Amino acid sequence: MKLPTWKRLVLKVGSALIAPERQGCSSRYLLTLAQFIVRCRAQGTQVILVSSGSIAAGAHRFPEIPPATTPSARVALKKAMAAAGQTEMMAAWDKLFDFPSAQILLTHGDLRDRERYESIRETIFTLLEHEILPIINENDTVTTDALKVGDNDNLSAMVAAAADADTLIICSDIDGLYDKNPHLHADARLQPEVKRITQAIYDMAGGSHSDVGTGGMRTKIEAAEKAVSHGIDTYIINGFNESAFSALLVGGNPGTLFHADERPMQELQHWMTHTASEQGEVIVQTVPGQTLDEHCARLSCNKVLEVRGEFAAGDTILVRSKDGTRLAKARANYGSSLLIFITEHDDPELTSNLTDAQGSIISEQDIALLEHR
Ligand SMILES: Nc1ncnc2c1ncn2[C@@H]1O[C@H](COP(=O)(O)OP(=O)(O)O)[C@@H](O)[C@H]1O
Ligand SMILES: N[C@@H](CCC(=O)OP(=O)(O)O)C(=O)O
Repeated sequence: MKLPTWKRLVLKVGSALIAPERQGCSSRYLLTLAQFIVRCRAQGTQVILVSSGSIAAGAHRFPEIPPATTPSARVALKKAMAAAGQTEMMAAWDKLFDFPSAQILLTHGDLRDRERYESIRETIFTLLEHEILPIINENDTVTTDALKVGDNDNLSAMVAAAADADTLIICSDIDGLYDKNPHLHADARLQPEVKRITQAIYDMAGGSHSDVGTGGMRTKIEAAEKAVSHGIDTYIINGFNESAFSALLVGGNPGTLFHADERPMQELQHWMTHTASEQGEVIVQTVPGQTLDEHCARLSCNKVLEVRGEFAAGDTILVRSKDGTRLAKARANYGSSLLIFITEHDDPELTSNLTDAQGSIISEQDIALLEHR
């Protein structure tokens, strides 16, 4: 077995490893995780830590929730737990390292905005250059349903892509992906390797059985799909198991390895596909015999059948065909009001003048074609 040649690694640690008893942070598993990080750095790998656990770590600061509490009061309480637990968690990590660490709290609202995304990238790169360990979590206290990623598996993949990492390790409470949920099926078999993420792989994955985990295996597959399409090898391993970390350090695979795509997406295309979310949709007329990229690149105003939602020039939009197929995500060169005006007036002269002045609805370099599983 060869020693790993990781240059930049994102390590995602779940809540159960931070606060296993929900009685504040415990060093029980953190010690092994910290040692792993130290060893990776010693062998020249840059490490970024995505640490869940603020809610689990902060829970003990709050009295029992009365049964009659409303859903919105429960959400408010969780946010307060996250605020209290985050500092506790950062302090627990900090105690284990003799090098500096830095906290980055993110929401999907930050990651899907191209300007903020680039600013996050710069910050991560600068911290790494200065050998400071970035510790990232979702900013749970400010998120709303519309703004949040919602689970740190997907967040870790978005971070790995933003940081141009080559490896993502997701530490779970189970050895890896099984062909069915092992908590429900005694005959479930561990899948050591996944070369391509297909619907059959998604069909294996179920939800979480614990009250501290978020998303179960499904969000881990989603994360792996995001990561491998950016050329990032992704492991799911058992974070409770010390030997899993020793195996990784000598080039072994103690869990499930999702192999990086051999032809990964370009950075902007990946961001558009997997991180940016669409602000609206245009339904377009497809031309038989034209390939998708030819079609999207030459998308002129007279091909638009319908405009849905409100978006401005520069926003990400979804391009769909009349039969509902998701063709592409793209950066719009026109805002929705102007597009609606054009489609409603069906004036060929106006359309051609606008296309001459402003170009096609989307530019060739700003299109991410969507694959269909
Ligand atoms: N096919 C599967 N293989 C492995 N675990 C699965 C599968 N389907 C569902 N699960 C569940 O996913 C859990 C892991 O995810 P989760 O509970 O979110 O914890 P964490 O994020 O801490 O890893 C497993 O303990 C198991 O209950
Ligand atoms: N941001 C949340 C964790 C969300 C989450 O995905 O949790 P987990 O499934 O334990 O990785 C927190 O810090 O409590």
